[in-house]
Amino acid sequence: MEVEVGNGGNGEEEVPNWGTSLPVESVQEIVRKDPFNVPEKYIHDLDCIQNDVVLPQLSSDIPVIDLSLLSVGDEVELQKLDMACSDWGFFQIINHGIEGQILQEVKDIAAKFFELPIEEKKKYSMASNDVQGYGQVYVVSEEQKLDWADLFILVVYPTKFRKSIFWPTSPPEFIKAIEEYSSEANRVAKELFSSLSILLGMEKDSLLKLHDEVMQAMRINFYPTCSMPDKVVGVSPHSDTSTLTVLLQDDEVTGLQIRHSGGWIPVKPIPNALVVNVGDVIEVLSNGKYKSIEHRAMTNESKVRMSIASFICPQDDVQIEPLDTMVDGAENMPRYKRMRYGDYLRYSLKTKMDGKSHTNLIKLEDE
Ligand SMILES: O=C(O)CCC(=O)C(=O)O
Ligand SMILES: [Fe+2]
Repeated sequence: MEVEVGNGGNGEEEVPNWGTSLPVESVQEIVRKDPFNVPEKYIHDLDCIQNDVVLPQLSSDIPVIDLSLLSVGDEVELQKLDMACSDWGFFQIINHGIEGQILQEVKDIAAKFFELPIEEKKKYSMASNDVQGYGQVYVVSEEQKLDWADLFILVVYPTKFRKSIFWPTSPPEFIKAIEEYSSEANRVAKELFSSLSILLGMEKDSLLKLHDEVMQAMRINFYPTCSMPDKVVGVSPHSDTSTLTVLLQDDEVTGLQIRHSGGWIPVKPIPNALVVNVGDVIEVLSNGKYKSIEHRAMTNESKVRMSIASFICPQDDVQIEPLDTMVDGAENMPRYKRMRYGDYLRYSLKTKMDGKSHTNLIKLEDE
């Protein structure tokens, strides 16, 4: 039975809903029942995946940024960030100051959640009118191809947006681990905001001010093994609707791939590093100088993979548009419209993920 959750899921505040997604079977359950079963709905057109060019030899070219240097205003590192955002839209960060123990605890707790019996996990199932909780997103029709993953999504900040019914009480350390990690991911994102503000020709605190108070959602991706990994996709190609995404990925299993140089480049994990990507909001604010890059996640035959994405976004009522500092006269005309962020986000959540097609909504027509 599907349940609707009204506003005020935590019984206190008015909490917005951001979208809906049709319920789908748990992929983890499909594999548990029969590791060789890959239902038709998950099998993508062969030419869609197999003809893709994968360029593992370029993995080591993905920029690595030292946050401790950025935070003390190191000019060389700042220029590296500029190059990372304009040429790649993706980078890894090291020396971010998050203790290894905090990273390990949040990974362990996420793994423990997915180890729970299906009946336990279903207590946190997404409601029919929201995308928080356990389930899938971007499923808008019965016919569409599905991703080989199960998800668990929580809005973490502002805290008044938390819907307590989706915050598991089991395992017991869940809430503490999520809170500790999320507040650190929030700090890291805000430090990056300062450097990006400067690169975008503004005062250090401008990007943060523009966000009002950042909204932060956490998406735990669980990718079960698949007996036909070259026929399924863990997460379909997409760009993130966020300002920035901070991704904590598995230290050993490679799955994330980014679009670059005409192919897909695997993002090889650097233990304890974080992957950061430019979201659609930065693309709009920078008038296209920095691009939100398409990425996808692939699965494999023998190893489960998990990743934890923290989406750092503006509040619903923030208007996004190219910054004055990024638009000048005839040479650099605005390439994007002005739009309420909440409308942009809801539109993208209503559409099946298909690369960057959702960004057409905010692009000016002659682009
Ligand atoms: O699992 C990954 O590495 C990527 C996940 C992702 O792109 C997302 O959650 O938006
Ligand atoms: Fe993503």
